[in-house]
Amino acid sequence: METLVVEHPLVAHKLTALRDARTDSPTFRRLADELVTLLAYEATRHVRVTGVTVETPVAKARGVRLAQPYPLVVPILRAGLGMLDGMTRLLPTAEVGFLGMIRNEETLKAETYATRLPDDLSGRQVYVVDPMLATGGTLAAAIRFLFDRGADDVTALCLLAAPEGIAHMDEAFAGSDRPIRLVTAALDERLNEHGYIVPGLGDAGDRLYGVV
Ligand SMILES: O=P(O)(O)OC[C@H]1O[C@H](OP(=O)(O)OP(=O)(O)O)[C@H](O)[C@@H]1O
Ligand SMILES: O=c1cc[nH]c(=O)[nH]1
Ligand SMILES: [Mg+2]
Repeated sequence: METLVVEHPLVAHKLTALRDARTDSPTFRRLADELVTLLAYEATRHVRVTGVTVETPVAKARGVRLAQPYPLVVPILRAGLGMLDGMTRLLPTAEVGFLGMIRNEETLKAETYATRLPDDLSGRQVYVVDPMLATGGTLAAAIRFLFDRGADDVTALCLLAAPEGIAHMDEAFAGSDRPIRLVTAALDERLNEHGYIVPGLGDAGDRLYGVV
């Protein structure tokens, strides 16, 4: 997996506020939304475009527009929903599919409880959004699901990633000829004994939407 850690003072500033345990849910949601917009700029660097000509008031100009089929954005519920609006703001013509996954907090294995995606993803570029890449079990299962439906190019946007999760992804997709990219605001130190990212930001879903 090709990993890009976005080094930018504004990203670092917003991420620090996001990590702060005193940050309340409304502020956490706003910061997550703002961070996605900044990450999306980098994450869409490979988005497919096609050449077009437009008439300016002065002359013809060569330019590009997004190629069809348009990209598919897939938030991993629940926490990934906190990143959806920021992503579609930048890619308003993208389609949106949904994957509901929850990590069993005893076994740390991901379980899928909802899927609402196009059946055929052949030739589609997909942007998966989920704030946390911890053990990597959730993201690996999500990408396997997308590959099984034919997706041929997947970029994941995560606010935070752990080295263990990146290693898991590299092992799970070793030898895959389909590109997988990760764009993240930070690569943290490690996971703790409960599978939480250290220093991390705690439980992203709970901080966005409250404890359920
Ligand atoms: O890399 P992993 O070890 O698989 O963990 C990461 C997953 O855990 C969190 O979701 P969670 O399972 O808490 O569900 P939620 O979004 O409903 O809170 C997070 O949003 C990721 O989906
Ligand atoms: O640190 C972590 C790990 C998994 N899921 C979270 O929400 N936070
Ligand atoms: Mg959670």
